[in-house]
Amino acid sequence: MTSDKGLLIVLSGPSGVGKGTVRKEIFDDPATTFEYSISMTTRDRREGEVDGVDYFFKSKEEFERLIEEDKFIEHANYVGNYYGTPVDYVVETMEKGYDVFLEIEVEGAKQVREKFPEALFIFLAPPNLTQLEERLVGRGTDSPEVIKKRISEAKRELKLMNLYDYVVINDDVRAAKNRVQCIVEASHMKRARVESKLRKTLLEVNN
Ligand SMILES: Nc1ncnc2c1ncn2[C@@H]1O[C@H](COP(=O)(O)OP(=O)(O)OP(=O)(O)O)[C@@H](O)[C@H]1O
Ligand SMILES: Nc1nc2c(ncn2[C@@H]2O[C@H](COP(=O)(O)O)[C@@H](O)[C@H]2O)c(=O)[nH]1
Repeated sequence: MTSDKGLLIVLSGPSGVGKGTVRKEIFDDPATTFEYSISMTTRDRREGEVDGVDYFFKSKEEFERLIEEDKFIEHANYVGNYYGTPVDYVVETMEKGYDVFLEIEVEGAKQVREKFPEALFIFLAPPNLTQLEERLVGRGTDSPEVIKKRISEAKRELKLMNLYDYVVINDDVRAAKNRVQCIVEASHMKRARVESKLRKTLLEVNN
């Protein structure tokens, strides 16, 4: 039984849908008890991003060495850069009983599903593709060429949303944050019910 281990929460979805914005809203809420796993990436740092806060920024060589050393739960090459979730932090934090929150793209989420089938998978979807593109353009962090590639990836990723446990539409940041928090809460309750039933069955078997 796993009751004292934390839950792994995966928030995925296309670039620009608002994962980071919703995540920030969740972590700004003093009621939130999850721990955020900071990813590693080889992408260039954007203005205002801080190493060790937004990402751990790595060279391609260093990232590839870490892949060789099996230091990632998952990693993906997304639009020409590596992104990955460091294994040690996630495993140690869950072992301590804390829920760990990952914000990753769809290929990485697929890999997490294989290694942690009991994790909770939430897909954040845009109200429509036009709004997704408007958000990417409005964010002002990517060139028109990169935005084109991200939209093309998004079309592929949106087709996979049915593989997730839940789909949350990010039509409004506060509402999306509340939906994600409710889903996590419900997941904890479900896990507690299952474990209580298992405990009863074990007692019956042992008596
Ligand atoms: N519900 C919303 N309505 C309108 N704009 C939004 C909403 N949610 C997020 N945005 C805006 O959309 C843009 C992209 O959001 P954000 O950077 O959080 O996306 P993301 O999914 O984390 O992207 P990436 O995966 O590339 O990191 C930001 O400018 C953000 O302010
Ligand atoms: N597979 C992983 N994807 C990740 C990780 N960290 C972030 N991401 C996703 O990559 C894209 C692009 O991010 P950006 O910061 O360049 O806009 C986006 O969908 C992120 O969610 C990770 O560790 N693994």
